[in-house]
Amino acid sequence: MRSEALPGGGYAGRVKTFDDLFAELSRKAETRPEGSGTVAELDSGVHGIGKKVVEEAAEVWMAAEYESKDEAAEEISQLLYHLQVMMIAKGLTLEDVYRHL
Ligand SMILES: N=c1c2ncn([C@@H]3O[C@H](COP(=O)(O)OP(=O)(O)OP(=O)(O)O)[C@@H](O)[C@H]3O)c2ncn1[C@@H]1O[C@H](COP(=O)(O)O)[C@@H](O)[C@H]1O
Repeated sequence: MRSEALPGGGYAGRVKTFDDLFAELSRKAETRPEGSGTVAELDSGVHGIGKKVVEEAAEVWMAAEYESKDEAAEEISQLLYHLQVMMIAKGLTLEDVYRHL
């Protein structure tokens, strides 16, 4: 979820949304392009992905306690990424999750 932040707030170009990222990661899982971190993480299995989720969740907590809002936002974006990788590994769709919200 990277896009260029502008000085007065806002972003250059269209911001990638949660749904955009999920579509991108789903394509990567299907086409398995070389050098994709997502493919490597999927290959580590639910156990490996679970460790990344827990690690990133702790980083979110620490950033929220001790770092800037922007650093906390970055850690949150990384946690969302790893959660999406877990969803794909488990064959879950966005709708499967959204219906619990
Ligand atoms: N949004 C993300 C994203 N967020 C987090 N991460 C990965 O999650 C890890 C978190 O970074 P940290 O610095 O916290 O962890 P680290 O301990 O330094 O990293 P590791 O040594 O564990 O790899 C890194 O490995 C990042 O590469 C992400 N990897 C990919 N994306 C996006 O996913 C899409 C597909 O990426 P690829 O599959 O790599 O092409 C692209 O749009 C990317 O921008």
